[in-house]
Amino acid sequence: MEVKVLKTSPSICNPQLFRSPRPSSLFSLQTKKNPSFRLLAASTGHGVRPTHSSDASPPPPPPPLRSSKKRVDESEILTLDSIRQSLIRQEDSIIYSLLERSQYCYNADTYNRNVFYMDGFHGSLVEFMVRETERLHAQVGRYKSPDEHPFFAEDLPEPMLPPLQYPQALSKRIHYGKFVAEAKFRASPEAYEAAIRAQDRDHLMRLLTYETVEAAIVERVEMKARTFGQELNGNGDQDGSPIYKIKPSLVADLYGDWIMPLTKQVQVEYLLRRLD
Ligand SMILES: O=C(O)C(=O)C[C@]1(C(=O)O)C=C[C@@H](O)C=C1
Repeated sequence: MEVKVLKTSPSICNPQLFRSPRPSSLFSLQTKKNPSFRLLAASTGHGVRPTHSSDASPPPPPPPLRSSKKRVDESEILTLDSIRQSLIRQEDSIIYSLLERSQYCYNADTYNRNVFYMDGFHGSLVEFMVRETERLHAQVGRYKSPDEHPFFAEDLPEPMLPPLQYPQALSKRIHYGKFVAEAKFRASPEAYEAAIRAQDRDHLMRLLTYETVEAAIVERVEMKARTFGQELNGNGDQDGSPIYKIKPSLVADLYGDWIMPLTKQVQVEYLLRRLD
Protein backbone atom coordinates (compact mmCIF):
# COMPACT_ATOMS: atom_id res chain seq x y z
CA MET A 1 0.00 0.00 0.00
CA GLU A 2 2.86 2.37 0.75
CA VAL A 3 3.96 1.76 -2.83
CA LYS A 4 0.66 3.14 -4.08
CA VAL A 5 1.04 6.27 -2.04
CA LEU A 6 4.63 6.82 -3.10
CA LYS A 7 4.14 6.19 -6.78
CA THR A 8 1.19 8.36 -7.50
CA SER A 9 0.51 12.00 -7.20
CA PRO A 10 -3.11 12.91 -6.52
CA SER A 11 -5.10 13.73 -9.60
CA ILE A 12 -7.17 16.87 -9.42
CA CYS A 13 -10.44 17.30 -11.19
CA ASN A 14 -11.54 20.61 -12.53
CA PRO A 15 -13.35 22.69 -9.92
CA GLN A 16 -16.26 22.77 -12.39
CA LEU A 17 -17.09 19.48 -10.73
CA PHE A 18 -19.30 21.32 -8.31
CA ARG A 19 -21.32 22.90 -11.07
CA SER A 20 -21.84 19.67 -13.02
CA PRO A 21 -25.47 18.69 -13.66
CA ARG A 22 -24.52 15.02 -13.30
CA PRO A 23 -25.19 13.77 -9.77
CA SER A 24 -21.94 12.75 -8.20
CA SER A 25 -21.72 9.63 -6.11
CA LEU A 26 -20.84 11.75 -3.09
CA PHE A 27 -23.96 13.80 -3.53
CA SER A 28 -26.26 11.01 -4.61
CA LEU A 29 -25.20 8.81 -1.71
CA GLN A 30 -25.39 11.47 0.92
CA THR A 31 -28.38 13.50 -0.16
CA LYS A 32 -30.66 10.52 0.37
CA LYS A 33 -30.52 11.15 4.08
CA ASN A 34 -30.53 14.89 3.85
CA PRO A 35 -33.93 16.41 4.69
CA SER A 36 -33.20 19.73 3.03
CA PHE A 37 -32.45 17.92 -0.22
CA ARG A 38 -35.76 16.07 0.01
CA LEU A 39 -37.57 19.36 0.43
CA LEU A 40 -35.76 20.72 -2.58
CA ALA A 41 -36.61 17.61 -4.61
CA ALA A 42 -40.28 17.90 -3.71
CA SER A 43 -40.41 21.59 -4.52
CA THR A 44 -38.99 20.98 -7.98
CA GLY A 45 -41.23 18.04 -8.81
CA HIS A 46 -38.42 15.47 -8.75
CA GLY A 47 -39.16 13.92 -5.37
CA VAL A 48 -41.20 10.81 -4.63
CA ARG A 49 -44.81 11.82 -4.00
CA PRO A 50 -46.78 10.27 -1.14
CA THR A 51 -49.93 8.38 -2.16
CA HIS A 52 -53.14 8.70 -0.12
CA SER A 53 -55.28 5.61 -0.62
CA SER A 54 -58.24 7.16 1.24
CA ASP A 55 -58.45 10.16 -1.14
CA ALA A 56 -61.68 10.00 -3.17
CA SER A 57 -60.57 12.46 -5.82
CA PRO A 58 -57.78 11.57 -8.22
CA PRO A 59 -54.45 13.10 -7.31
CA PRO A 60 -53.57 16.34 -9.09
CA PRO A 61 -51.29 15.91 -12.07
CA PRO A 62 -47.62 16.22 -11.20
CA PRO A 63 -45.99 19.49 -12.15
CA PRO A 64 -43.89 19.39 -15.29
CA LEU A 65 -40.38 18.01 -14.73
CA ARG A 66 -38.85 21.16 -16.10
CA SER A 67 -39.95 23.56 -13.41
CA SER A 68 -39.30 27.25 -13.94
CA LYS A 69 -37.96 27.32 -10.37
CA LYS A 70 -34.23 27.63 -10.14
CA ARG A 71 -32.72 24.44 -8.77
CA VAL A 72 -30.41 25.46 -5.98
CA ASP A 73 -28.58 22.97 -3.85
CA GLU A 74 -29.61 24.05 -0.38
CA SER A 75 -28.28 20.99 1.34
CA GLU A 76 -25.39 21.39 3.70
CA ILE A 77 -23.24 18.68 2.23
CA LEU A 78 -20.41 21.01 1.40
CA THR A 79 -19.96 22.38 4.85
CA LEU A 80 -16.70 21.67 6.57
CA ASP A 81 -18.56 19.89 9.37
CA SER A 82 -20.34 17.40 7.13
CA ILE A 83 -17.20 16.73 5.11
CA ARG A 84 -15.24 16.17 8.31
CA GLN A 85 -17.89 13.63 9.34
CA SER A 86 -17.31 11.78 6.04
CA LEU A 87 -13.58 11.76 6.69
CA ILE A 88 -14.18 10.33 10.15
CA ARG A 89 -16.34 7.54 8.70
CA GLN A 90 -13.61 6.71 6.20
CA GLU A 91 -11.12 6.22 9.04
CA ASP A 92 -12.87 2.99 10.00
CA SER A 93 -12.60 1.58 6.47
CA ILE A 94 -8.94 2.57 6.22
CA ILE A 95 -8.04 1.03 9.57
CA TYR A 96 -9.93 -2.18 8.75
CA SER A 97 -8.12 -2.41 5.40
CA LEU A 98 -4.76 -1.99 7.16
CA LEU A 99 -5.69 -4.70 9.64
CA GLU A 100 -6.71 -6.98 6.78
CA ARG A 101 -3.40 -6.31 4.97
CA SER A 102 -1.38 -6.90 8.14
CA GLN A 103 -2.43 -10.56 8.12
CA TYR A 104 -0.18 -11.18 5.11
CA CYS A 105 3.61 -11.12 4.96
CA TYR A 106 5.49 -8.50 2.99
CA ASN A 107 6.64 -10.08 -0.26
CA ALA A 108 9.36 -7.87 -1.73
CA ASP A 109 9.35 -9.66 -5.10
CA THR A 110 5.83 -8.54 -5.87
CA TYR A 111 6.95 -4.90 -5.70
CA ASN A 112 10.14 -5.45 -7.71
CA ARG A 113 10.03 -4.21 -11.30
CA ASN A 114 12.65 -6.73 -12.39
CA VAL A 115 11.15 -9.97 -11.14
CA PHE A 116 7.94 -10.27 -13.09
CA TYR A 117 8.07 -10.67 -16.88
CA MET A 118 5.14 -10.23 -19.18
CA ASP A 119 5.13 -9.44 -22.90
CA GLY A 120 4.56 -5.75 -23.47
CA PHE A 121 4.66 -4.82 -19.78
CA HIS A 122 7.53 -3.70 -17.64
CA GLY A 123 6.69 -3.25 -14.00
CA SER A 124 6.07 -5.10 -10.77
CA LEU A 125 3.39 -7.71 -10.24
CA VAL A 126 1.57 -5.33 -7.91
CA GLU A 127 1.65 -2.58 -10.51
CA PHE A 128 0.36 -5.01 -13.13
CA MET A 129 -2.51 -6.06 -10.91
CA VAL A 130 -3.46 -2.51 -9.96
CA ARG A 131 -3.32 -1.35 -13.60
CA GLU A 132 -5.41 -4.26 -14.84
CA THR A 133 -7.89 -3.90 -11.96
CA GLU A 134 -8.28 -0.23 -12.77
CA ARG A 135 -8.83 -1.02 -16.45
CA LEU A 136 -11.61 -3.38 -15.46
CA HIS A 137 -13.17 -0.90 -13.05
CA ALA A 138 -12.91 1.87 -15.65
CA GLN A 139 -15.04 -0.23 -18.00
CA VAL A 140 -17.89 -0.19 -15.52
CA GLY A 141 -17.56 3.54 -14.99
CA ARG A 142 -15.94 3.74 -11.59
CA TYR A 143 -13.76 6.73 -12.40
CA LYS A 144 -16.64 8.78 -13.72
CA SER A 145 -17.56 9.47 -10.12
CA PRO A 146 -15.89 12.65 -8.89
CA ASP A 147 -14.75 10.99 -5.68
CA GLU A 148 -13.14 8.00 -7.42
CA HIS A 149 -9.59 8.29 -8.77
CA PRO A 150 -7.36 5.75 -10.51
CA PHE A 151 -3.71 5.46 -9.53
CA PHE A 152 -2.82 4.98 -13.21
CA ALA A 153 -5.01 7.36 -15.16
CA GLU A 154 -3.28 6.96 -18.54
CA ASP A 155 -4.96 4.89 -21.24
CA LEU A 156 -7.95 3.76 -19.26
CA PRO A 157 -10.78 2.37 -21.38
CA GLU A 158 -14.08 4.20 -21.58
CA PRO A 159 -16.94 2.74 -19.52
CA MET A 160 -19.12 0.10 -21.13
CA LEU A 161 -21.78 0.36 -18.43
CA PRO A 162 -23.43 3.20 -16.53
CA PRO A 163 -21.32 4.26 -13.52
CA LEU A 164 -21.25 2.08 -10.43
CA GLN A 165 -19.83 2.82 -7.03
CA TYR A 166 -17.12 0.82 -5.34
CA PRO A 167 -15.71 1.15 -1.86
CA GLN A 168 -12.14 2.43 -1.72
CA ALA A 169 -9.77 3.28 0.96
CA LEU A 170 -6.90 5.63 0.65
CA SER A 171 -7.29 7.35 -2.70
CA LYS A 172 -10.87 8.33 -1.99
CA ARG A 173 -9.96 9.76 1.40
CA ILE A 174 -7.12 11.81 -0.02
CA HIS A 175 -9.18 13.17 -2.90
CA TYR A 176 -11.84 14.27 -0.44
CA GLY A 177 -9.48 17.19 -0.19
CA LYS A 178 -11.37 18.65 -3.16
CA PHE A 179 -14.59 18.79 -1.16
CA VAL A 180 -12.87 20.11 1.94
CA ALA A 181 -11.18 22.79 -0.14
CA GLU A 182 -14.44 23.84 -1.77
CA ALA A 183 -16.12 24.10 1.63
CA LYS A 184 -13.29 26.23 2.96
CA PHE A 185 -13.33 28.44 -0.08
CA ARG A 186 -17.08 28.98 0.23
CA ALA A 187 -16.75 29.76 3.93
CA SER A 188 -14.20 32.54 3.37
CA PRO A 189 -13.82 33.36 -0.32
CA GLU A 190 -11.99 36.65 0.21
CA ALA A 191 -9.19 35.10 2.22
CA TYR A 192 -8.63 32.39 -0.37
CA GLU A 193 -9.09 34.53 -3.46
CA ALA A 194 -6.06 36.68 -2.71
CA ALA A 195 -3.82 33.65 -2.30
CA ILE A 196 -5.27 32.00 -5.42
CA ARG A 197 -4.76 35.08 -7.57
CA ALA A 198 -1.16 35.22 -6.34
CA GLN A 199 -0.91 31.44 -6.96
CA ASP A 200 0.72 31.31 -3.57
CA ARG A 201 0.89 27.64 -2.54
CA ASP A 202 2.49 28.30 0.83
CA HIS A 203 -0.12 30.84 1.78
CA LEU A 204 -2.91 28.47 0.72
CA MET A 205 -1.31 25.69 2.72
CA ARG A 206 -1.20 27.91 5.80
CA LEU A 207 -4.82 28.98 5.32
CA LEU A 208 -6.18 25.47 5.04
CA THR A 209 -4.10 23.85 7.77
CA TYR A 210 -5.71 23.30 11.17
CA GLU A 211 -3.04 21.86 13.42
CA THR A 212 -5.37 21.13 16.32
CA VAL A 213 -7.72 19.21 14.02
CA GLU A 214 -4.77 17.20 12.70
CA ALA A 215 -3.54 16.39 16.19
CA ALA A 216 -7.03 15.23 17.18
CA ILE A 217 -7.24 13.01 14.10
CA VAL A 218 -3.88 11.38 14.76
CA GLU A 219 -4.90 10.70 18.34
CA ARG A 220 -8.31 9.34 17.31
CA VAL A 221 -7.05 6.98 14.60
CA GLU A 222 -4.45 5.57 16.96
CA MET A 223 -7.21 4.92 19.49
CA LYS A 224 -9.39 3.30 16.81
CA ALA A 225 -6.51 1.11 15.62
CA ARG A 226 -5.93 0.09 19.22
CA THR A 227 -9.60 -0.76 19.69
CA PHE A 228 -10.33 -2.45 16.36
CA GLY A 229 -6.99 -4.21 16.04
CA GLN A 230 -6.63 -5.90 19.40
CA GLU A 231 -6.17 -9.68 19.28
CA LEU A 232 -9.04 -11.08 21.31
CA ASN A 233 -8.04 -14.73 21.24
CA GLY A 234 -4.88 -14.39 23.32
CA ASN A 235 -3.94 -13.27 26.79
CA GLY A 236 -1.45 -10.69 25.65
CA ASP A 237 2.31 -10.95 25.53
CA GLN A 238 4.61 -12.03 28.39
CA ASP A 239 4.02 -8.94 30.49
CA GLY A 240 0.26 -9.09 29.91
CA SER A 241 -0.02 -6.13 27.56
CA PRO A 242 -2.48 -6.57 24.69
CA ILE A 243 -1.31 -7.79 21.30
CA TYR A 244 -2.31 -5.75 18.24
CA LYS A 245 -2.74 -6.95 14.67
CA ILE A 246 -0.98 -3.79 13.56
CA LYS A 247 1.04 -1.37 15.67
CA PRO A 248 -1.46 1.43 16.48
CA SER A 249 1.22 4.11 16.22
CA LEU A 250 1.90 3.01 12.63
CA VAL A 251 -1.65 3.89 11.65
CA ALA A 252 -1.29 7.24 13.39
CA ASP A 253 1.98 7.87 11.54
CA LEU A 254 0.40 6.92 8.24
CA TYR A 255 -2.22 9.59 8.81
CA GLY A 256 0.25 12.19 10.04
CA ASP A 257 2.98 11.56 7.47
CA TRP A 258 1.00 10.63 4.36
CA ILE A 259 -2.77 10.79 4.38
CA MET A 260 -3.25 14.29 5.74
CA PRO A 261 -0.31 15.87 3.87
CA LEU A 262 -1.60 14.37 0.60
CA THR A 263 -5.14 15.52 1.38
CA LYS A 264 -3.74 19.01 1.88
CA GLN A 265 -1.80 18.76 -1.37
CA VAL A 266 -5.08 17.96 -3.15
CA GLN A 267 -6.67 20.98 -1.46
CA VAL A 268 -3.88 23.29 -2.63
CA GLU A 269 -4.01 21.97 -6.21
CA TYR A 270 -7.77 22.32 -6.27
CA LEU A 271 -7.75 25.85 -4.90
CA LEU A 272 -5.05 27.01 -7.31
CA ARG A 273 -7.53 26.28 -10.11
CA ARG A 274 -10.65 27.41 -8.25
CA LEU A 275 -10.97 30.76 -10.04
CA ASP A 276 -10.16 29.47 -13.53
O1 LIG B 1 -10.59 19.09 8.38
C1 LIG B 1 -9.98 19.86 7.62
O2 LIG B 1 -10.03 21.09 7.75
C2 LIG B 1 -9.16 19.34 6.55
O3 LIG B 1 -8.68 20.08 5.73
C3 LIG B 1 -8.85 17.91 6.49
C4 LIG B 1 -7.49 17.62 7.12
C5 LIG B 1 -7.32 16.08 6.98
O4 LIG B 1 -6.70 15.63 6.02
O5 LIG B 1 -7.90 15.38 7.81
C6 LIG B 1 -6.45 18.33 6.37
C7 LIG B 1 -5.96 19.53 6.79
C8 LIG B 1 -6.28 20.13 8.08
O6 LIG B 1 -5.15 20.67 8.69
C9 LIG B 1 -6.98 19.20 8.98
C10 LIG B 1 -7.49 18.02 8.54
